[in-house]
Amino acid sequence: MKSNYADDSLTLHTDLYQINMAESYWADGVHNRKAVFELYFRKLPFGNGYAVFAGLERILQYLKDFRFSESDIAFLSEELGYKDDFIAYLKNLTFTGSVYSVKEGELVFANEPLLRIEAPLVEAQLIETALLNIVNYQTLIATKASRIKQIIKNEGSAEFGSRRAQEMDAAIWGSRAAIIGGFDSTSNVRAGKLFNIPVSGTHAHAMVQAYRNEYEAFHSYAKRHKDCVFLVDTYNTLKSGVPNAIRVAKELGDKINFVGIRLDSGDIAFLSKEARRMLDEAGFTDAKIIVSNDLDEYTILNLKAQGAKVDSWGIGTKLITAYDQPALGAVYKLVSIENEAGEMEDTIKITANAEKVSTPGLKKVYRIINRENGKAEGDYIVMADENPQVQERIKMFHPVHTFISKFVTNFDAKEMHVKVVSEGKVIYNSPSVWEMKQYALENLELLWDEYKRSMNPEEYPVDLSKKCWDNKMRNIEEVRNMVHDIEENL
Ligand SMILES: Nc1ncnc2c1ncn2[C@@H]1O[C@H](COP(=O)(O)OP(=O)(O)OP(=O)(O)O)[C@@H](O)[C@H]1O
Ligand SMILES: O=P(O)(O)OC[C@H]1O[C@H](OP(=O)(O)OP(=O)(O)O)[C@H](O)[C@@H]1O
Ligand SMILES: O=C(O)c1cccnc1
Repeated sequence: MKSNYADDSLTLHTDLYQINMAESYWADGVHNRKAVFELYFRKLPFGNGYAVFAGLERILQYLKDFRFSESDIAFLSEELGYKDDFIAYLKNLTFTGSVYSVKEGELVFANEPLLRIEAPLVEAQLIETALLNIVNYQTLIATKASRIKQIIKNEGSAEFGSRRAQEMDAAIWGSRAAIIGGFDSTSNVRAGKLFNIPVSGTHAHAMVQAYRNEYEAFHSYAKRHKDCVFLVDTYNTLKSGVPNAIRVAKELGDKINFVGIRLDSGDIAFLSKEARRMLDEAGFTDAKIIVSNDLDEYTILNLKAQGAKVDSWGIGTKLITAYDQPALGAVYKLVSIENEAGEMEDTIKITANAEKVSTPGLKKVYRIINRENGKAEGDYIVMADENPQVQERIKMFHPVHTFISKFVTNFDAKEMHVKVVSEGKVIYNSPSVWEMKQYALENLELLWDEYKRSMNPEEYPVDLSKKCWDNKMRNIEEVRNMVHDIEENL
C-alpha cells in the first residue's frame, strides 16, 4: 500500500463501514432520503452528576470543510478499490444537512440528545465517526475539569497535561476543554495561540540541575522574568529550596514580582504547611504555594482535609487523559427516516436493557426551571410539535421507572438546542472559549448541590413527555410484532 497521500482533509476520518453503507444507500437510490440522527451518551462519566458539553466549534469546522479531497478520492479508488461510478458520486459530495446542538459549556445529562442531525441519509451516516470522536473526547475532558474545579473552588487551577496527553490533538483540544470546564489557564502555548486562552507556567527541575546550583538558577530566572515562581523541590524543599527562593526574593525586592513557589514531590500537606510558615516568617505573606504531582480530585480533596496550604493547583496526566475513565461512550442513533412515499417514519433500536432502548422520533429538549427558586427541575424531552412552555402544568416521570413522577407548575422551559447549520451552511458564531467557561459556571448555579457533589450525586431527571413516551412504546410494540411475524414465517 502506498502511503504518500496528502493529509489534506478530515473526510476519511471515518470508519470504513460508513463508506460501505454509503455505497449501498447510493446504489439503491435511498441515499438522499431525509434522515434524523441524535447524538447522546447513556451514562455520565466519573460517577459525576452532570457533564459539560464541548466540541461544537470543531464539528462546525469539520462540516464546513466536508468534501473528499483529490487524495481521498485517489486512496478510495486506488487502494480500497471502490468502483468508478461511486467514486464519481463521492467527488461532488458536501454536507447539505441541518444541525441542532446544545452550546459548548452547556451542562448535559445521560440519554438526552446533544446534537440532532437532519440530513440526507448518506451524509448523516458518513459524519458519525468524526462527530462522536470529537464530542466523546472534548466533553469528557471538560467534565473532568469541571469535576476537579468543584473541589478546587476559588483557588487557582492550571492545566499541565500536554506531555502526557494521547498525542498532540488531544493535548490542544484537551487544554481548550479544560478551560471550558472551569480551569484558569493551560501550559500549552499552541492552545493559547489557537484558542485565545490564558497560558501560564513556572520552570522545571532541569533548570536547577542545569545550573547545578539552586540559588543561581532562581537568580538567573529572575533576571529575565518579572513574575517568578520558583520550583523548590529539586534537592531538599525545606532546607534548600524554600530558603533559596526567599533569599532571591529578598535580594531582588521590587525588581521582581515574587509570585511564589511550586512543590512537585513529597508530602504536599506537610511541606506546604512548613513552606507557608517559612514564607510568612520572611514577610512574604502574599507569596503563593502552587503544587503539582499526579493530582486529581480525590488527592486534592484529601490534601484539603489534611489542611494543606495550597493556593493554586497544576494538574496534568489525570485531567488530560481522563485517567479513571478514558472514554465517554456517546452514541449516534437514527431516530427517523423518510419512506418511499416521502413521509417521515420513526425508527428504534431495541435491546434487552430497557435503559439502552433508543427513543424514536424528531424531538426537542427543554430545561425546566422553577421560577420560584431559579433551580432546574430536570430536562424534558418532547416531540418536535410540543412546547411545554404553553402548558400550565407538566407531569415529569422517570422514563423507565415511570412511578417516579412529579407535577411542575410556574416554570420556564428553556429550549436546549440552537440551530447551528442550516442546509449545509454554518449559521452559528461560536463565542470565545472564555465565554463558554462563564456559561458553564452560570449553568452550574441552576443545579442543586445534590447533583454537583463528587461522590454519589443525586440523579438529575431527564424525562420524556407523555406523547414521547407513548410514541416510544408504540414503536417497541411495532418491532415486537415484526419480530413475531418473522419468527412465524421461519
Ligand atoms: N499528604 C498527602 N496526602 C495524600 N497524597 C499525597 C500527599 N502528598 C503527596 N501526595 C500524592 O501522593 C502521590 C505520590 O507521591 P510520591 O510520594 O510518589 O511522589 P514523589 O515520589 O514524592 O515524587 P515524584 O515521584 O514525582 O518525584 C502523588 O499523587 C501526590 O500528589
Ligand atoms: O503530574 P501531572 O499532573 O501529570 O502534572 C505534570 C507534571 O509534569 C511535570 O513533571 P515531569 O514531567 O518533570 O515528571 P515527574 O514530576 O513525574 O518527574 C510537572 O512537574 C508535573 O509533575
Ligand atoms: O509550568 C509548569 O510548572 C509546568 C508545565 C507543564 C508541566 N509541569 C509543570
